[in-house]
Amino acid sequence: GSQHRLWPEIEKTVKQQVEMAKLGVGECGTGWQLFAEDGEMRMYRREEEVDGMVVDPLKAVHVVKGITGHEVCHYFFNPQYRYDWETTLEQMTVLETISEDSLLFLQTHKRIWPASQRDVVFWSHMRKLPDDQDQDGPDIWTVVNNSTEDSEHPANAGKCVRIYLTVCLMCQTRVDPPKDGAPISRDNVSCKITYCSVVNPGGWAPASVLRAVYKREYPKFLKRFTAYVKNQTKNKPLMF
Ligand SMILES: Cc1cccc(-c2n[nH]cc2-c2ccc(F)c(-c3ccc(S(=O)(=O)CCO)cc3)c2)n1
Repeated sequence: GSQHRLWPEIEKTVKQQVEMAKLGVGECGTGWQLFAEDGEMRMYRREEEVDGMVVDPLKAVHVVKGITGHEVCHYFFNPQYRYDWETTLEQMTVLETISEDSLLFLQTHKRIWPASQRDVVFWSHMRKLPDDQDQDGPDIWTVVNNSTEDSEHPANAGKCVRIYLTVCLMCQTRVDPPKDGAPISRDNVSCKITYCSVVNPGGWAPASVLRAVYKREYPKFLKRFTAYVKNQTKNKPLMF
């Protein structure tokens, strides 16, 4: 809850990340380049290096019919579903339950040849926020994942290179009520998903290899994850 040592950082980071996610790719200046398109999905990246390491910020926007922002965040946040959709996940541990909407994770992911295997420690927070651009519309739902230290799991103590990431999944639900006053069904809802991520690979990894992995893995991840949510929710009542 709000007394936890991480709470001030969670509050600050969530607000900051949601504001960044709301910025369109045109508005936040030049530099965003479209690198993948598939139907409604658009993926943009900025080529940035820190100490010679590729940290390319990524922003993906996708519109998916038949699901809500609460449902997208529910399946993204809750650990019990993660092995179903996160194909590169090798090991996931919930290190701490900070509160019912905040968890501390340790994850190791499959190795990307020729680089070393990576692991990551991050807090994950799910939050509903009023949509200030659409007062009487549905709320925004978001999940923010942000790397943090954990004294029990120091970086680079084992075989894995520790990576550092900040991820924001922001979801805006759209409801188009049926003309005839019938109850809202999945045919009347869609969700605009904005996925932002900045990943510092932690140790050396060839820029060309990392950029090729990102180009392949991000579109695959977002398509697979959204298809998973559609499939999990298709016969369940709507979650707003
Ligand atoms: C989707 C994607 C993009 C870029 C690289 C890869 C990938 N391929 N092989 C290994 C990885 C890998 C290595 C380390 C990581 F921390 C994550 C990682 C990715 C996403 C997230 S998350 O926070 O978006 C979802 C929770 O798993 C966390 C860790 C993924 N996967």
